[in-house]
Amino acid sequence: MSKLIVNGGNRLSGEVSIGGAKNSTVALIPAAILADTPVRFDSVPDILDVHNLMLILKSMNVSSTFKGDVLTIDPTNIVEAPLPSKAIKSLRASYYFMGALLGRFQRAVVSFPGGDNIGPRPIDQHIKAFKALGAEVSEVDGTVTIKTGPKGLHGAQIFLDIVSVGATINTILASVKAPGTTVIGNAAKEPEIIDIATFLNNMGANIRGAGTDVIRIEGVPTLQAKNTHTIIPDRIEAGTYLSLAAAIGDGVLITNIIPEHLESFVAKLEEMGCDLTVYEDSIYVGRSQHLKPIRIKVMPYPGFATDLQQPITPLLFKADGRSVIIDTIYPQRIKHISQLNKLGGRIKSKDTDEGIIVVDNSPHLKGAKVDAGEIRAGASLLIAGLMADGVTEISHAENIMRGYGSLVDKLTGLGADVKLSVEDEERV
Ligand SMILES: CC(=O)N[C@H]1[C@@H](OP(=O)(O)OP(=O)(O)OC[C@H]2O[C@@H](n3ccc(=O)[nH]c3=O)[C@H](O)[C@@H]2O)O[C@H](CO)[C@@H](O)[C@@H]1O
Ligand SMILES: C=C(OP(=O)(O)O)C(=O)O
Repeated sequence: MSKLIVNGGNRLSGEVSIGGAKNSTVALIPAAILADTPVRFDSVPDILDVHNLMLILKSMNVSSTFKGDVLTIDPTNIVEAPLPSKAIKSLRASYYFMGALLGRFQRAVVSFPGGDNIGPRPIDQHIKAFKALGAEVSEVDGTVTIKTGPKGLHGAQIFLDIVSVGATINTILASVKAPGTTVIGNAAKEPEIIDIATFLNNMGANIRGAGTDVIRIEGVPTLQAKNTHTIIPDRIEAGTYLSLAAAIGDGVLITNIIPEHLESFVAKLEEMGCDLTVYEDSIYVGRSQHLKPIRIKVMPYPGFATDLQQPITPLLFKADGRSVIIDTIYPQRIKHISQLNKLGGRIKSKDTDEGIIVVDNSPHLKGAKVDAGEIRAGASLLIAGLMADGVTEISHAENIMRGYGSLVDKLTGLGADVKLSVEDEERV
């Protein structure tokens, strides 16, 4: 277990650069096994999920090296092998090996994925898509077995019942090499989906419409990497630093941002009265004063991201009145609430069916021992700990490290007093 020790109270200033998007990276790595050549990514974040995905690749005789922010993967000697269930369970995105292995070998055996404990996370839409593409799917004791007949997979029309990032990407991975045309209706529109499609198209795939709710895929027989793929910046990491800068900053420039990916988030900060200057690929956050309470409704992209509903909470503590958050995607994403209460945060869950969270002005935060139940709950505790007087000890910090690269260095660079104590070196 890792612990973050935060000595709160310092005002932060300076510049911080955002890394590559976790939710792109964790799909691009499994997607790499579809290639018939080595592949190379840059702007790769140094996060725990990447190291666990590399362990999974190794179990299939796929070599990978990660130096600086460059990750190279050589899938040319890939073999089918049992995947390490501890690593698979350490992250959500291991489900992308279902689609990627199906695309590569026409079959896959993968344990049920792990990832953040944020309420029920079924994969019925992924399975529905695999079946439509011609696969048989069975699940026994948490292991999903996906098989195809002698003809393998074929293109199909799939209409997703729910807008799902994972099901959209998994369908792309499974169908990108399947003969015929696949059409995904009610597809998710997240920028990370465009990033995956760009990577695959640059290797010869034929995917059109990524970023809209209808994606058309013509299967191609081979995928070959010809250049390095640069991963898009992480809009969730960016949003987290925006919230932190608005809450305790005295002038912070956040660089390597695509502001268009953060429109719904920036709009809410502006509605609160935060002092923001949006440039082409960076955002400056001045010292904020007299913040107004807001109402947030979490929605699929381009709506307000569920992954940012917790990181914005500490900033809402500074607003002059009651703010309300409704998380329509994960109504039970409330692991932060009891922990923020320990720090003196006035926040409560009003209805876990509707996902209603109420946040009141909380001017006196005080350090305490808290637990990061999941990645974004942890991010909210970290920001609140930086705002609080005294020392905050955040246990299970490895959940935060799943998605925030060079965290301690970035915060220290802004003037924060934060230390990481790692009690167990194991990756998973
Ligand atoms: C690795 C990754 O990219 N993770 C992101 C991805 O997770 P993930 O891809 O798991 O989330 P989805 O977009 O699939 O989930 C959206 C909603 O659909 C439901 N659902 C999903 C699939 C399915 O087969 N059946 C079903 O009912 C989920 O329970 C949830 O309520 O999108 C989430 C929603 O933006 C983000 O919080 C996660 O950070
Ligand atoms: C929920 C998240 O991640 P994952 O889907 O990887 O668990 C997240 O990044 O906020």
